[in-house]
Amino acid sequence: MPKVLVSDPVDQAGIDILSQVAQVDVRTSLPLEELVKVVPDYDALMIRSGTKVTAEVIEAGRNLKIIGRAGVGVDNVDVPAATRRGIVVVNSPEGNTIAAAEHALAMMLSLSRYIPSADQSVKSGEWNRKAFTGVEVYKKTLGVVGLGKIGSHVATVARAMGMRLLAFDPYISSERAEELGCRLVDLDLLLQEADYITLHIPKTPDTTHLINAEALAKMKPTARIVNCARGGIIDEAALATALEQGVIAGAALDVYEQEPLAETGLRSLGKAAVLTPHLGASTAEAQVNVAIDVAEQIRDVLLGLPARSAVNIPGLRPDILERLRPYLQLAETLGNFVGQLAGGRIEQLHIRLQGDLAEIDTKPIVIAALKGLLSHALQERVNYVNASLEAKERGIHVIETRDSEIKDYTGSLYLSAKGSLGTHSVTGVLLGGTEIRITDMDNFPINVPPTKYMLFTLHRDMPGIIGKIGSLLGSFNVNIASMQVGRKIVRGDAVMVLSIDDPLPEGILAEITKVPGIREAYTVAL
Ligand SMILES: NC(=O)c1ccc[n+]([C@@H]2O[C@H](COP(=O)([O-])OP(=O)(O)OC[C@H]3O[C@@H](n4cnc5c(N)ncnc54)[C@H](O)[C@@H]3O)[C@@H](O)[C@H]2O)c1
Ligand SMILES: O=C(O)[C@H](O)COP(=O)(O)O
Repeated sequence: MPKVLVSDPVDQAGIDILSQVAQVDVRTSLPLEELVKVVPDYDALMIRSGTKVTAEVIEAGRNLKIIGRAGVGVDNVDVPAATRRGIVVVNSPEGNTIAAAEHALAMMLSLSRYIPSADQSVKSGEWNRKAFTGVEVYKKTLGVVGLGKIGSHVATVARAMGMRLLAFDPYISSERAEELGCRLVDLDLLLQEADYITLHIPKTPDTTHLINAEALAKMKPTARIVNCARGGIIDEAALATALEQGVIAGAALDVYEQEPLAETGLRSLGKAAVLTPHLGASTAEAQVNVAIDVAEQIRDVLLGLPARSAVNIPGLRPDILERLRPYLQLAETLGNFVGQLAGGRIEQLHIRLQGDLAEIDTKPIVIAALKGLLSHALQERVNYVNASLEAKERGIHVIETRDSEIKDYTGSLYLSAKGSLGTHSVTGVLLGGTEIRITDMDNFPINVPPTKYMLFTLHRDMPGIIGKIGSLLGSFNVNIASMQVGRKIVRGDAVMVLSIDDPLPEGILAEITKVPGIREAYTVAL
């Protein structure tokens, strides 16, 4: 009988499902070294946000086949390490949506009426009605940052409470925002106009410290902010200072840069701050939902069946998957790449299978390309099962074509995306059947392997330009790992591709575009 380790508190409903097919051991709050010691015995691990499934744990879990996260965020799991080991990682993308949305709304009302501080005051023997005069949310403006599942529900309820709604989400169409009664605006306008701001976005390099001192300074002195998404989206030190100095009026936090919350200035902010210990998903209903959702997937994978919300592998038949794996990787990488070049709001994706590749099944390739295209916006939420649906809901028009006549290399994949930054294209091949090479970008021939951080310029092919970019990057302490230029004609238009060791520091892209001869500059992070 397979063995499942449940290392965080999950609802009994999930344990009952697992017990039908496996021996289930519930051992919560295990220190890391203990977890590393016991994990080799287990075929599956079921967790919430408490257990940190590091590369060390994954390495030790030599029998692990699946890691099930009873919740949404898999940021406590080293997913690339699991993928490399062939371990399926599954989550429950929707089981706690309502719980998290209701918690954000409760936090907004708690902030407005000082409920936690008033409660404390009464319990300590006081009867102080004057200190806790609040404000109403009715007819106030709520700025929703991230109009996905949780943000949409918050918007729907807030609208029913008579609030005016603004939303910032670069990956959502204005039609979808209008359906929810929201005016889609840019972040600056939202910061300036909102009385309340609620964050419902994933934590990514783009959203880390999105709310920093500069953003806080743009907000009204009466504004209040709620973060029930992920710690680190708000710069906590800047927030504590802003609250102390009256830059804004209040903040309610459920998530923190470090959890459990360390001794920080946040704990001594009085009634201007409402703090909860990551309780967004902690309702009876959500815990039953996520436990059942994830336990069923663990059971299915242990029985050799596919999982419906796999974060890291396609929901395709294992034999097909094995055969197509390198092509799926190629399509996903190119999708991610071209999606970033074309900007957030993608309207159209054209996928062309060329040469020998034209003979393989298009469907999984299209799904993989869409998964890559949406991964910047949706992170672990998008998988091979929901990529097509997510693309459809975002109004992305997909065109699939094949051309067996195009014979550059034996087979190649061409993707072209039309988005808010214009139309961009990329072509890639598999060298030796496994190694990805980008062979064309925006119709300029190149030959580069994709790397984690890349910088591209479209420029005039003229002497000195490469040196200028090199010096500029050097002056910002950016190390160049490799560099290549592609051009169609001498002294005409050209493209430069640089692999860099770290993400580009803020502001440098604007400096690059000021260099004479540079027309456009883009970064891609894979
Ligand atoms: N506190 C909790 O216990 C709790 C519970 C559940 C979920 N969460 C967190 O809540 C967040 C939202 O979850 P969800 O299920 O609604 O996710 P979702 O994927 O449905 O929605 C996220 C939205 O954010 C948008 N987005 C991505 N990058 C953005 C950016 N840079 N700026 C603006 N918008 C951006 C996406 O387009 C998407 O519409 C996640 O971080 C999740 O981990 C927390
Ligand atoms: O990502 C999630 O689902 C939430 O952050 C909830 O985390 P939890 O399961 O630890 O409550």
